Amino acid sequence: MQETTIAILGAGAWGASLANLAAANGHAVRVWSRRGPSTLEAVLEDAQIVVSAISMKGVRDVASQVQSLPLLKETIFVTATKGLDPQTTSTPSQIWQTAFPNHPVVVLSGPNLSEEIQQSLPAATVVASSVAIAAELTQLVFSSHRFRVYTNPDPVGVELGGTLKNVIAIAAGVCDGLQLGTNAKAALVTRGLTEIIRIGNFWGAKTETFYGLSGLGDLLATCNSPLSRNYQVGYQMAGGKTLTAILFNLPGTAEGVNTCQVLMRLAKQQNITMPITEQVYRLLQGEVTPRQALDELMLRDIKPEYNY
Ligand SMILES: NC(=O)c1ccc[n+]([C@@H]2O[C@H](COP(=O)([O-])OP(=O)(O)OC[C@H]3O[C@@H](n4cnc5c(N)ncnc54)[C@H](O)[C@@H]3O)[C@@H](O)[C@H]2O)c1
Ligand SMILES: O=P(O)(O)OC[C@H](O)CO
Repeated sequence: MQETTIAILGAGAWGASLANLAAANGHAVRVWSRRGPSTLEAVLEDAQIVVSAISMKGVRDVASQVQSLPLLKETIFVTATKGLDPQTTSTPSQIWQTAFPNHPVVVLSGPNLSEEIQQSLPAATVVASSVAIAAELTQLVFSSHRFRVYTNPDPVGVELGGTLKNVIAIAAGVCDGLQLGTNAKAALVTRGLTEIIRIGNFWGAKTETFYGLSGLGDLLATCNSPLSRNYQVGYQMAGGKTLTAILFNLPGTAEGVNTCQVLMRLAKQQNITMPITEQVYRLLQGEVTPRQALDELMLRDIKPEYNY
């Protein structure tokens, strides 16, 4: 394909990996970070694609900075952040779409542990948008022999899969940290997926999307890898460390900590049952120990697996 000019916002682990993938495909890539040498204006100049790989806490502010700068009429926004806005419960793509109503927004999400991608190990991901041609262009830009990119027409489902699994990944870290075994982990991940689908459907996401790469795929990657920062939060809490100490030493962002708070608030408001998320929330708040959280989950009222 033709060379595309790409601005990557955020030079953390994921922004750097996405920049490398696009540059390896021969595209002109410029990277902006709040402490980097280039101005936002210079990085955005003539960009056909703007990729946001900023932690959730910075998305709203950066989107509003970009609003005041010149852009091409046809610029596509690609969001790769996996989080929820604490004030509004908006997803990152909703923030970008509200800020840029006349530009297509694409969600990029999948089982993509950046350290593996930096080692050139093979991986797959999903690009989703209500504007099919924008997703297809993004697919072309990032696809390679080591990064297989699928399109999907359910952006909210793709985005929520990547976001909500972070809370279950914290629980999976606790499960492994307490050495609860493979049966427990399988039960946790499967019931976690049920919980994700329950609240995801409330958001308007399609159930099938959660069985794909950006849902189950990312859940499996994150719940099974010590490379996941969210998994590390749970694992180290099971080992007796405090959340503050863990976050202080963690390389990069564990979005699940904030996502869990937002989710719990929404689940309570909407009366949606999310038992695993609730126990992760109580653990992060210091209201229960990892063992107490486990007991609470195991001793819930018995019930059918599904309400058909
Ligand atoms: N690392 C991964 O494996 C991976 C993979 C897929 C998705 N993600 C998601 O991508 C996002 C970024 O993750 P990461 O691993 O690169 O995190 P990181 O902590 O390594 O980098 C975060 C980036 O966001 C920037 N940032 C943070 N707050 C900001 C603010 N207020 N204003 C401007 N910039 C700000 C930081 O400067 C940094 O460039 C997260 O939402 C994460 O869930 C990460
Ligand atoms: O390190 P984590 O827990 O943010 O996970 C990174 C990616 O989301 C995995 O797909």
